[in-house]
Amino acid sequence: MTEDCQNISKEHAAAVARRIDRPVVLVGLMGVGKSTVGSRLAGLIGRDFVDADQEIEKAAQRSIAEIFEDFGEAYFRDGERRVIARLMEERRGVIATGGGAFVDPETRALILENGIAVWIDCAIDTLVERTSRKKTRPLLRNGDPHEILTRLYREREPFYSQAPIRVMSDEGPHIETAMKIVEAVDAWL
Ligand SMILES: Nc1ncnc2c1ncn2[C@@H]1O[C@H](COP(=O)(O)OP(=O)(O)O)[C@@H](O)[C@H]1O
Ligand SMILES: O=C(O)C1=C[C@@H](OP(=O)(O)O)[C@@H](O)[C@H](O)C1
Ligand SMILES: [Mg+2]
Repeated sequence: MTEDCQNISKEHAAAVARRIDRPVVLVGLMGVGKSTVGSRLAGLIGRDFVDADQEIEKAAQRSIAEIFEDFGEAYFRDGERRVIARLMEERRGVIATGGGAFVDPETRALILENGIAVWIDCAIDTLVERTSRKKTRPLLRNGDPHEILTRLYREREPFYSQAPIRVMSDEGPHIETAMKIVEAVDAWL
């Protein structure tokens, strides 16, 4: 009997997965769900999952907040560029980037050329609520999160919109967004 994962069967997800020949790379603002939806997505398509921010933290032996505090944002962005280049080179299954990564021209070009870029998009109010749960994001520490996220959305939308796939991640469980990504990738391939 087919075990359904809500509206996607395991067979369907597996069939889509067989056609995915490049890393699926999740981009979008802080709080859209790149890290948490990314791991569900990897489970759904039977690929490994890696979070670029965690890899940066491992390499630096420091949290993202500490890297920003001790060395500044430019240093973090250098590390981020190198780490994502390595993850792309390793052809990892599903890669969650940090929200600023796709703004970098080198990183963006690399992802667009060698990966399947998926922009996860979401209403600002939802992002404000989600990002308030953890105080780990240095860019949201100094100022009003709603204003900061609104500004970042305006600044970064021209870059995120270069991803060939856009999926909304509003209300509903993580797995629902993960399934929407499988469907969108299936339609795009
Ligand atoms: N589709 C979703 N439904 C419900 N909660 C979500 C969803 N996506 C993300 N969240 C929650 O929002 C917060 C931020 O998610 P996270 O994956 O860390 O986002 P990102 O990596 O894009 O910054 C987490 O608490 C996560 O559980
Ligand atoms: O948007 C950004 O510039 C950042 C997003 C964060 O990742 P998430 O998008 O996973 O929160 C993290 O990389 C860092 O705090 C900077
Ligand atoms: Mg994340």
